[in-house]
Amino acid sequence: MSAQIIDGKAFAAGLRARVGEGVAAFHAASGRVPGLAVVLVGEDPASAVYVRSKGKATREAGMQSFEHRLPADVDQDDLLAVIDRLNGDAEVDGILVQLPLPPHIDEQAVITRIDPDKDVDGFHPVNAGRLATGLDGFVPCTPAGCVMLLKDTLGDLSGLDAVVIGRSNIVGKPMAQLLIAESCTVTVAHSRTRDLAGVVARADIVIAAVGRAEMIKGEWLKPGACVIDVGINRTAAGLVGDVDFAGAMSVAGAVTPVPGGVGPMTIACLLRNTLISAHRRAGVPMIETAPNGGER
Ligand SMILES: NC(=O)C1=CN([C@@H]2O[C@H](COP(=O)(O)OP(=O)(O)OC[C@H]3O[C@@H](n4cnc5c(N)ncnc54)[C@H](OP(=O)(O)O)[C@@H]3O)[C@@H](O)[C@H]2O)C=CC1
Ligand SMILES: Nc1nc(=O)c2c([nH]1)NC[C@@H]1CN(c3ccc(C(=O)N[C@@H](CCC(=O)O)C(=O)O)cc3)C=[N+]21
Repeated sequence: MSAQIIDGKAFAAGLRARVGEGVAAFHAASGRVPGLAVVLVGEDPASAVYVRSKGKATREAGMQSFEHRLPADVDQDDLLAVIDRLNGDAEVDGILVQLPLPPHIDEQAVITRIDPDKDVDGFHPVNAGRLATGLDGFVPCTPAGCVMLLKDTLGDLSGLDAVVIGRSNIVGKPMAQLLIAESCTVTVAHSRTRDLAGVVARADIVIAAVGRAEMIKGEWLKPGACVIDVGINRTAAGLVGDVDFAGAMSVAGAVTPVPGGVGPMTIACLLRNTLISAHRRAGVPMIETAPNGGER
């Protein structure tokens, strides 16, 4: 038996095309073009690659891309001043500060400086609170993309047992919130979890967001489980996820590959959040472009 490979790259391409149509409709309704500002501090090559691909995807969707590159030794106050300027810039609908930041910068101080209504990453505590209480806000892109792939693969998620491995503010915690909202029974595992294999064995849905190459083994899985691999690990053998892909393929029902799974969804959801932000800020109602109600 061999699992279905969930084609995140193809789903993301479709979503980006629908966002592009939404951008054209927004322009016709408001006369404005949505804009996304990305702030990159330092020269980390992986971060530079992400920022470049975000800029390209932004322009391909018909939106304006603003890039701000700051030196690795930038003063925190100078970085905060850039954010203040972007908060006040009417052309900017979304602000993303690429993480991680250099160690001398207080990441939380930077995130909380972003206007929550331009926080298209959904990392501001106001947006985390909105998500936790069921209010409209910005949902973090990676977990939002994971839910779209899950719904596209499984349909209704209600009542399913889900395990999220990882409890970070940017992936694990918001992922758990979204699965609760989908009426899953959610377990959150982390580095102190006892018997991770036993926890995973009960799950219909496994979300791996750990950052350890191929640590989730195929033989841990419940046969037929749906496995979403968020991990991005650079190894000598190339880019691999947190899941042992070959092992998972022989037990699971469906698996996301790395690359070509969750990563492209993150970027597509970032563009979608920027389009949502433009509509909210202009007071123009957005025409939902969901193919199956799977986008939220
Ligand atoms: N595809 C995409 O678009 C994106 C991919 N990523 C990738 O996802 C992964 C996770 O990212 P992020 O959440 O930021 O990472 P963090 O390092 O912030 O969090 C990792 C989590 O994994 C847990 N963990 C570590 N070791 C173990 C273990 N042995 N067993 C169980 N849990 C463990 C940690 O537990 P504890 O809290 O106890 O320390 C922590 O909660 C990374 O590979 C990252 O590159 C991230 C963002 C977007
Ligand atoms: N403020 C902020 N917001 C983020 O959303 C954010 C961030 N900081 N810092 C870094 C992480 C990581 N992240 C990814 C985005 C796309 C891919 C992606 O497109 N990956 C491709 C492969 C890319 C490659 O080959 O390297 C894929 O999986 O197919 C991966 C990872 C966003 N992050």
